[in-house]
Amino acid sequence: MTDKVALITGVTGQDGAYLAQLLLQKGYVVHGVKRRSSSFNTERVDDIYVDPHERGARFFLHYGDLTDSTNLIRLVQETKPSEIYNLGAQSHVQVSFETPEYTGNADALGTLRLLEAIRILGLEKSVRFYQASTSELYGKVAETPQSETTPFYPRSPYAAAKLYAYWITVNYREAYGMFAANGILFNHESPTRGETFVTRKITRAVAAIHRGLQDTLYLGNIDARRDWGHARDYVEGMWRILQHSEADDFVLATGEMHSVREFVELAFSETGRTIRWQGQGVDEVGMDAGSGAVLIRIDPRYFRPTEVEMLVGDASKARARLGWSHTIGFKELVAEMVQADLVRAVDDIRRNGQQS
Ligand SMILES: C[C@H]1O[C@H](OP(=O)(O)OP(=O)(O)OC[C@H]2O[C@@H](n3cnc4c(=O)[nH]c(N)nc43)[C@H](O)[C@@H]2O)[C@@H](O)[C@@H](O)C1=O
Repeated sequence: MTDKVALITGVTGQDGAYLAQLLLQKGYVVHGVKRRSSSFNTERVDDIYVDPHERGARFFLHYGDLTDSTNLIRLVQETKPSEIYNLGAQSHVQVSFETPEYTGNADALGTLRLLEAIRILGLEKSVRFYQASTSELYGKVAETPQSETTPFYPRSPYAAAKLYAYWITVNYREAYGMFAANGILFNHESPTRGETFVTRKITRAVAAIHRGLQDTLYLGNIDARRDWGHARDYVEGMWRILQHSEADDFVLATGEMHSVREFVELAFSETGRTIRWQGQGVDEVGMDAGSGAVLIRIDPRYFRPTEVEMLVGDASKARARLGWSHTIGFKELVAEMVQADLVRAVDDIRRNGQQS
């Protein structure tokens, strides 16, 4: 039997790294695409990286960029994947308001470039393609919970770019008979989540405050509500989507919705603190109920020009057809993230101590 070979764009991101790990465990050869950067950006895959010249090496990193089509064609040609997971993107919603053109280029046209690379190389019938679609497509939601049949209403340049990517994936499936599938994933987090997404921003601050390294956490819209799952569960879902008998689109979600405010409360409770809210609007503060210290303040800089107020998914199709459901609940997710950041905060203190 020949090995299954996967090509993952965005391998240095949270999902890319979890997916690479999962596929290596399943016996795949994994090729990851990383963007050139002047600083090291591979921490999340350092554990699984081995010298590619070593016998038996199964994980390889390549430079690449979704804005560079000749490079994508060459990567697909050289790595000969049986499965492509397109996880690369400018994935920060707020940043997309500042960089709308780049976001459209990487997230919308990048997906097209990858699909075209498959077509140019005549691999339409031999490659399975996964597109990282997102619950942000639902934006100003038409119904609750959201499923595969809920209409889309994107509310940011990021979501509008992802809308194009979603439909071009469907179109290549219908036009060329390609196995091209969308996973419409609701928010998924972990201890390796990027530090500017709200969950990780909160858990880092909780740990830093607990260790005496920070006084205050500044947040935007704390009444936004999301369906937060664990990235480890969601990469399993991505893989299942590509193993299904036919190419199709699936929602992956937990079905539970919580506010940013609840996330904050639960995260602080991991360090024994109870949060008491006081005031309204931009003047609202979150205080440590014990000491009275103000730990949370609102900073309007984090408000988005158009906000997605609430999202919660209905993953019954994935449950019925893929046998997928989440295994890690909200409380467990928050606890894991806070505990990991508490350990990291101690490491930071040690490192700084050694330097002084
Ligand atoms: C599924 C989807 O998931 C992610 O998109 P996101 O939901 O925008 O994630 P986030 O963690 O940046 O914001 C969640 C909510 O939290 C609110 N919020 C309040 N205060 C702050 C704050 O201070 N920072 C941030 N970042 N958000 C804040 C913010 O306004 C929003 O309502 C991406 O992975 C995206 O790629 C994706 O596809």
